[in-house]
Amino acid sequence: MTAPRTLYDKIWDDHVVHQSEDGTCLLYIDRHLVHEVTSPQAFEGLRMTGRKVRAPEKTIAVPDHNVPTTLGRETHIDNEESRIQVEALDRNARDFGVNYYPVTDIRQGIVHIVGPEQGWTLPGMTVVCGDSHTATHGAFGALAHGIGTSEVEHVLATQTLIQKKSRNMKVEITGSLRPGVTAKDITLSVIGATGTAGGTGYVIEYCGQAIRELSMEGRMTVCNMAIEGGARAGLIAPDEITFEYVKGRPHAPKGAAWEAALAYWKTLYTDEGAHFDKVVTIRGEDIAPVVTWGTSPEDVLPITGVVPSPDDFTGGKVAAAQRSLEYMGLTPGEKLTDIRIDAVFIGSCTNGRIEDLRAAAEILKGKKLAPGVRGMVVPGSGLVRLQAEEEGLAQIFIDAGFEWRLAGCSMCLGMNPDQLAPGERCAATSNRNFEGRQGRGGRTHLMSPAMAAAAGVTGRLTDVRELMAETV
Ligand SMILES: CC(C)[C@H](C(=O)O)[C@@H](O)C(=O)O
Ligand code: SF4
Repeated sequence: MTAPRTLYDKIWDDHVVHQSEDGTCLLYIDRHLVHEVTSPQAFEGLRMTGRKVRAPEKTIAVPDHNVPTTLGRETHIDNEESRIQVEALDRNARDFGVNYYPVTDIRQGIVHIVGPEQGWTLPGMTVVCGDSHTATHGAFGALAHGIGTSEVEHVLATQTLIQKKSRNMKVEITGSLRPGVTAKDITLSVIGATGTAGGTGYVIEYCGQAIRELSMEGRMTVCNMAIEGGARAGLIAPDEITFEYVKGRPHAPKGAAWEAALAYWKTLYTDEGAHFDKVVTIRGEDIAPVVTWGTSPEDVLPITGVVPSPDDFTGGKVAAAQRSLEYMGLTPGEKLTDIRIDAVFIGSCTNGRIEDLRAAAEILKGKKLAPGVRGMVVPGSGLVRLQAEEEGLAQIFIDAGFEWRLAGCSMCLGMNPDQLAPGERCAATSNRNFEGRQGRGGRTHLMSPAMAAAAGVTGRLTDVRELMAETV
């Protein structure tokens, strides 16, 4: 009998091509996702050494970070740096013959939304991308993490990656979530509890009833932010919900290949008695709708709370809190629900999927953005956009006064025209809130799509449960 193994151990073992004396391994990579920001030098490296992409059929490229989200972007991008990167991806994808979804393709979108949507991401795979939020794909029980540009070149050339194994960490969410509480509240609450370094050196497996009860969309939201908690990757064991989501997707296996894959996928779980180096348990019932108040994703509080004081912290965190409060323009003791906002951003690879848009639309139905608040909804892919239009969600957003945009990273980060003005305060469904993330001087409060929609309606941070009570 072999020793009990974790899900991470199993996927790792199945991908080791070579192990050195010091434990460093060469891992086989099943899927390599590529975007325009971290790939130009990697392709250039191949060109200079006359090499090809080793497995173009396993390489998927899509522009997302730099692309504007307004019409006309197919023919013109104002910002020169952005234009150069998007054009380079265009040329590289074609020259090297990799799978490619340009902005003219309805399937274009944020790389971490496109991969799962097209069935490129499958259970048990190793998935890498020159992007930290590659952790998203772990929701399928795939070992997925970000890599640097030199590693992008290595994977392009060899379809392998040099890695040292991380340690195993278990995050269990027991019981069920209460009404108004979502996957985003889970993932933010975990980071609130463990800190942004709590997962450093680990691969996290999320488990427990509340995780099992999440849809694939919700599981992707949870794993997406594993990196914000410091972890190398996040994983969720595949189950019927996973198989149901994957089945029939364009690049999912079909027929006999599907049956064979399914039989393998069903072995992908942590064995009874397998060892975890660190365990965190949170009761699902204890998780409230949360928001961030500061400039780190760990600055999380239930929406019923008040802005903390630097005195509430110890050590280096006192000065950090002081600085955060200054940057965020907040006063200790102020009720979170009294914080007025200027903008709402619904989108990103954390919360730009159809279910996220449904959750926001549910709150916004028949309502309007508060006077003076601007709102933007940016679907995670062209297909999410299309589906939202077909379901009537787009109209709800438009009627509420939101801008209905084309797919891309958009206001998640200040790399394209969608940015906050200095001092502007935003209720955002994205995953990072550091200084300037959404534009220089912009102030970001992270939260779930339903909470962001609620904030849009009242013009201040809002407990979504109040608006839900109104609709029942
Ligand atoms: C630009 C890219 C390298 C970056 C990342 O790695 O995550 C971006 O996607 C982000 O979210 O900050
Ligand atoms: S949506 Fe945001 S977090 Fe996701 S890949 Fe784009 S910039 Fe990074």
